[in-house]
Amino acid sequence: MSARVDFIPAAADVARAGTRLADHDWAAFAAAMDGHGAAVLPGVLSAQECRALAALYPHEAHFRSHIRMARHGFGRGEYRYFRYPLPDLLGGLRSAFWPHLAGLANDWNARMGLARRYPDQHADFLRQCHDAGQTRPTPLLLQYGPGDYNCLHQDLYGDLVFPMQVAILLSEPGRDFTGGEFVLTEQRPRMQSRVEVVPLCQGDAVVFAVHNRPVSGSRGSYRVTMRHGVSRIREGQRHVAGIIFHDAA
Ligand SMILES: O=C(O)CCC(=O)C(=O)O
Ligand SMILES: [Fe+2]
Repeated sequence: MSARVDFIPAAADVARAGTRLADHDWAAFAAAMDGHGAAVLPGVLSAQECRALAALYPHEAHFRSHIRMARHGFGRGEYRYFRYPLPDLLGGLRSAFWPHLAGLANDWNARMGLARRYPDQHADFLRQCHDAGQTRPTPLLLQYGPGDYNCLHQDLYGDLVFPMQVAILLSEPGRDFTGGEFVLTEQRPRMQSRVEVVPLCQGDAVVFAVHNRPVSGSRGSYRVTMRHGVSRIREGQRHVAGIIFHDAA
């Protein structure tokens, strides 16, 4: 019997991914997440790594399913959910990001009056997901062409939800594509919605709120509802890798 299961990445891949996140200013990160519900980590992947990850798109063997967004009313464009085991780089990043996010996520849940607390290791949260019947991997690769867009949405796949997720831009804006801005909306109680455009360069990661986040008010924190999407691609092709931390039912 092997102790390793295919949804847990190799320790060496997590350690390698961890070194590229270590130098980031995580205090500034927490301030941006609290202030805006999103934060950018520049240059998480090199241009070469971005190209290599985007080049996986046509290779069926890496993926469990293929979604054409127009068929579901999700927008226009397509994406594929990876199968386990994830590519080493992506699986490593998913686990390496976790310790930088879990504390803030616990803080958010406390401020929103939600009982759930997240463990120190992503592997332990994945075990909770799998025990609850959320066993299908959610990391994905998206591909957009001219005229494509991604409607505002939330990536919820069951009762177990981690409140932050990551998207890494694999294409180079201005050269590979134009248009295609990453956008977030924030819906506040009894107020009109607010929009935030997040400019990204190739290889940058945006971390953002999946569903709800706390905002400090005069009488403590209140909850706002977040959605994300992508504006219309004007020209060229745009690829993105998405890292969602909960698995799907
Ligand atoms: O294409 C994008 O930038 C957004 C992708 C997305 O919706 C996701 O990663 O969940
Ligand atoms: Fe999404």
